[in-house]
Amino acid sequence: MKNHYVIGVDYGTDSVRSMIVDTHNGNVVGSAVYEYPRWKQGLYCDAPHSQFRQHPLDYLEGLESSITEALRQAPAEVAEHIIGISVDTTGSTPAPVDRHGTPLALLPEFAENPNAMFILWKDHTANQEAEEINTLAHNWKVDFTKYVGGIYSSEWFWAKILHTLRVDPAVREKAFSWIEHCDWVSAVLTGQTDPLALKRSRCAAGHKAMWHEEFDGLPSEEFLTTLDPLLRGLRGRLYRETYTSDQPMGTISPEWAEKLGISPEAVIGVGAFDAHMGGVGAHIEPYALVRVMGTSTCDMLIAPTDEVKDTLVQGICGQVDGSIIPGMLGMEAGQSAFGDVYAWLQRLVLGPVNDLIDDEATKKKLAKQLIPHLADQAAQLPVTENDPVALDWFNGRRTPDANHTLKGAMMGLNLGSDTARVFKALVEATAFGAKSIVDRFVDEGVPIRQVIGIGGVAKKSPFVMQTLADVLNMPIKIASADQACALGAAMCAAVAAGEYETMEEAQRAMSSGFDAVYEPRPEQSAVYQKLYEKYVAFGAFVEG
Ligand SMILES: Nc1ncnc2c1ncn2[C@@H]1O[C@H](COP(=O)(O)OP(=O)(O)O)[C@@H](O)[C@H]1O
Ligand SMILES: O=C(CO)[C@@H](O)[C@@H](O)COP(=O)(O)O
Repeated sequence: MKNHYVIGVDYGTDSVRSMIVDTHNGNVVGSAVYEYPRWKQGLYCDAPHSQFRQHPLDYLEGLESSITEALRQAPAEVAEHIIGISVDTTGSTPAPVDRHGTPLALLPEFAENPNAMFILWKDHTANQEAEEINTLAHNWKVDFTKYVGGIYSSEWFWAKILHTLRVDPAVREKAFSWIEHCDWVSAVLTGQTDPLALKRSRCAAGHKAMWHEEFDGLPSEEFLTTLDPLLRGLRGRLYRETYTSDQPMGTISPEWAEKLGISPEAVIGVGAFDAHMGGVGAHIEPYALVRVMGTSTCDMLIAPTDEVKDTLVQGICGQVDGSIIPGMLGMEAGQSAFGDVYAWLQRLVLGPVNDLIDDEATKKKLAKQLIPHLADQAAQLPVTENDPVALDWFNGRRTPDANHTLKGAMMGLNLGSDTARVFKALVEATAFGAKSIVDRFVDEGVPIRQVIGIGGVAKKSPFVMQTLADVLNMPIKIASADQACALGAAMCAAVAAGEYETMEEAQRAMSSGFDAVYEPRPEQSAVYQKLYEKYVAFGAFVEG
């Protein structure tokens, strides 16, 4: 049998990675990462005001560079046997586009305008608009937030659009439509970016734009114009239909086939969010919670639609038919900061140290070793009921019950609270945040039968994973795949290209299994139940 290969392209917050995978056995034959250069310089962002924008050129350059480099690593015959490419990205990360589907920042007059760029998932400039959406939705004839957990977030599509239309008349004037990052890159690869014709992702639409069959698609024109007349007509310039990631979006354009040096027959799959394709790559199955643990977390769960029936899980990021695996209800929850909380402590400790030393090699060494060093120290500390307790809301709270105005906090400090103890409290805070998500699913009638970890922190930190297992009082399996999201995208590409009929078949053939299990330790778990009660009480106090 002839070998076939697919490419999974995974756009994370800081970088894009492309992975070339053998469709028969999931073997990786080439892989490359490209860090966004403009983003790395901090361009177009204003962190104190939670403004995080990414330039479309970072994405385009990264697409070409990462695929070309991955192909260079692979045996020469691989390129002509690429049968499909699928793309996952962060989300909701939308951009305004013109009539041709070109993000406005690619037009000369908007090239340096942050409002004309992709508004990254963690941009919280639209808190006010999210609040207005919630107030109106909860007093409307039908609650359009009911399939997205009952609370609309400032990290999502409509809040970001409304905010931009309000603050930037030039963008408002020029924007014909809006597009999610995952839809745009996939469309670019096909060469057909017409916003009225391209196939939009079910995952992005259902989880972030309040799209649902029951509403005949997006929220009604009446709802949107009542929210703000600036939204008039936009619904008609977006979409009615949505597509799952087993579907082809089209065939690669001759231009991109030539640029990448691959077969002009390669199929481009419909895109989706990174965490959802990560769920596919981690071999998600019903009632397994796949936690993508990196900068933030995304918690993915699938359940047979007929078993969930009318259950609406409150306070999560949505339940959408087919958003992860077609035919299953896909549910998403998550934490807006996870590894980012540890990164904050690293900056706090190393910021002034770096100011005072000149030696670049020492700076690099400290940056690499600080968190693992603190983890080693923290692992030696006893877990007691008197330990300090922290809240993990450093970037607001995504779930349960989105509230991005919330902030982190810590209580119970004394003069003996050294850096390791503070680090331990922060790790526990991120684990408590995870427990509140698990508890919410269970309380709402959705059982969680196993927990699977993927993402950078799951791979890099045994201390964090052991703490999480203790706090959840559940074993945690770590998927072997180094890049589960890219692998999931490759599996989606194999299905979209017709190599497999279903995602499940692709998962069985291409999955790389699990390589570690963290078992909960009963003694620590018992203390953590007490500390968790303190976390809940402290959270209620801070939230007011
Ligand atoms: N050894 C470590 N222990 C715990 N956290 C770590 C460690 N190394 C890196 N991190 C955290 O991992 C996060 C990055 O995760 P990663 O999955 O690589 O990226 P992304 O979320 O962008 O996909 C950062 O927030 C960083 O603080
Ligand atoms: O929110 C979602 C998906 O719904 C993610 O794209 C977002 O958390 C970004 O994840 P990363 O940690 O950058 O991989």
